[in-house]
Amino acid sequence: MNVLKIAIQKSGRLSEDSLKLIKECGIKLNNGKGKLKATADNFPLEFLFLRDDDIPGYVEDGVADLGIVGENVLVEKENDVELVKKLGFSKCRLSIGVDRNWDYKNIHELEGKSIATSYPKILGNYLKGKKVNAEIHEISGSVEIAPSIGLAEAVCDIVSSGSTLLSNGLKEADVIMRSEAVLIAQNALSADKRNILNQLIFRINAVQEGKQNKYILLNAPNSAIDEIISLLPGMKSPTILPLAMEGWSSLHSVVKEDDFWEVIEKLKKAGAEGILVSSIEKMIL
Ligand SMILES: Nc1ncnc2c1ncn2[C@@H]1O[C@H](COP(=O)(O)OP(=O)(O)OP(=O)(O)O)[C@@H](O)[C@H]1O
Ligand SMILES: O=P(O)(O)OC[C@H]1O[C@H](OP(=O)(O)OP(=O)(O)O)[C@H](O)[C@@H]1O
Ligand SMILES: [Mg+2]
Repeated sequence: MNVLKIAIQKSGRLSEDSLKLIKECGIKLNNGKGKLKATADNFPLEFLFLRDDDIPGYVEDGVADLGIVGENVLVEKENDVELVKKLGFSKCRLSIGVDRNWDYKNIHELEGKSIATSYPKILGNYLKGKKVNAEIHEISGSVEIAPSIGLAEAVCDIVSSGSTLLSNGLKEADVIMRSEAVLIAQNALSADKRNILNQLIFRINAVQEGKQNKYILLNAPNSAIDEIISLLPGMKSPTILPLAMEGWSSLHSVVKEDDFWEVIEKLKKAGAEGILVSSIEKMIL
């Protein structure tokens, strides 16, 4: 029987959420502590735990069929792989950082300057696009220390909260790219493997849709039902059940997480009472 090999970061910023997503997809991992390989009990997946930088290359070569990496690493490595899906976690920016006292206006101020980074290709392409000539100094980690030890005048590195820049006397000056974790696949998957990948994508979609929506139950007088329905389109349309109390109904529906608070206000104004909201584990459209 065919098994898909998926490469996941061994330990770091992607590891925990990658494994959480696998678990939420109902896939149970069998891994002994410290082992760099694991299998799943109930799904044809084998796991390889690797350094994130190696994942796009292994997927291109077919050592792994799938991988989870940051888009920043995927773009930097320039491997020929398929971007299957954005996964919505490990969101960050690849940004220019400069001394916090630098009155930085725009990227042209980097003309003739030196910039330390672990992302020489992304930075090089960006500077080329902006017609800025700067010296790129490639280092593999602790990039934010570079200006304070005289290695470079600016940095280009991952930023999330900004606290690493701040604690090194720097500020975020320009955003070069936005990134999140992505699922990648080898280009030439066999039909059988593609079939397993499609099953995995189906599960990931169900988990992602569930997270993006809330299940909502409310009571309302029948006279308010039409207005409430117009506020709650639901998956097809809301479910309406009569309450034991004459003239009242219970209404069940689904609301987008992003619209949630705004919709609740409008529902209350329209006469809804006893509103209950719960999270959705999986949602299949
Ligand atoms: N502070 C952060 N917040 C959110 N996402 C981040 C953050 N830092 C990094 N990431 C994302 O997670 C990925 C992995 O980051 P991490 O710092 O674990 O990499 P690493 O140190 O290169 O790990 P490895 O040892 O596997 O090479 C990055 O490529 C980026 O996409
Ligand atoms: O803006 P912040 O929230 O401070 O996050 C940014 C930092 O996070 C990452 O490093 P990480 O902490 O993962 O350590 P690493 O450099 O050892 O990978 C990244 O390389 C930045 O240094
Ligand atoms: Mg790495």
